[in-house]
Amino acid sequence: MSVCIIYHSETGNTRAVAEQVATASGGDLIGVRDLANYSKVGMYLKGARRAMRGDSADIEPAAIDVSGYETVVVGTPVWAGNPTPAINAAVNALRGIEGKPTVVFCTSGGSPRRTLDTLTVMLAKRGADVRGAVPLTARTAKRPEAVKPLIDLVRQSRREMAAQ
Ligand SMILES: Cc1cc2nc3c(=O)[nH]c(=O)nc-3n(C[C@H](O)[C@H](O)[C@H](O)COP(=O)(O)O)c2cc1C
Repeated sequence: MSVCIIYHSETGNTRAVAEQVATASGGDLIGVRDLANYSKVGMYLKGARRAMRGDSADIEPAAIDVSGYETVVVGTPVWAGNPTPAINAAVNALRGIEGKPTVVFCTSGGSPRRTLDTLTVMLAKRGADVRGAVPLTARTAKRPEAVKPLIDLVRQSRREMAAQ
């Protein structure tokens, strides 16, 4: 039983954080791909509008089974103050998330606004037991000292599970 880190990343920042969590926890990485394959301009013109509406994208993988994991981590870029359509779809695609300890994070240009609250509520509606949320930025995504609070939350969640 281990950690599953689910993330969406178009320009590498969220992936950089996810990879650090995977290295620290020995967890499995699941990168979610938005099949819209946005151009740079398209991301702002179409993607941001879809994120504001809370839309779900067509994604690969189409189903994400986390039933074999003890802790789940979900990471999203911030698009127009919201989780991305790919992460909205990933939350819908989860199988076996009910009651699972979950930690969320985002990377932003500096204004995450309500992204982590929105993601937490979406996961809670799917039955996840969300234990904490860590906002990061594009600037800090590759800095170990900035990612440490997130890694600590994952470790704490696993310790609590082991003690039960
Ligand atoms: C379409 C779009 C919308 C964005 N909206 C915001 C925003 O509302 N607030 C913010 O601080 N950063 C915003 N950003 C910056 C990204 O959140 C930031 O660069 C993030 O780290 C990108 O993650 P990635 O490299 O994993 O794709 C936006 C970027 C894009 C492409």
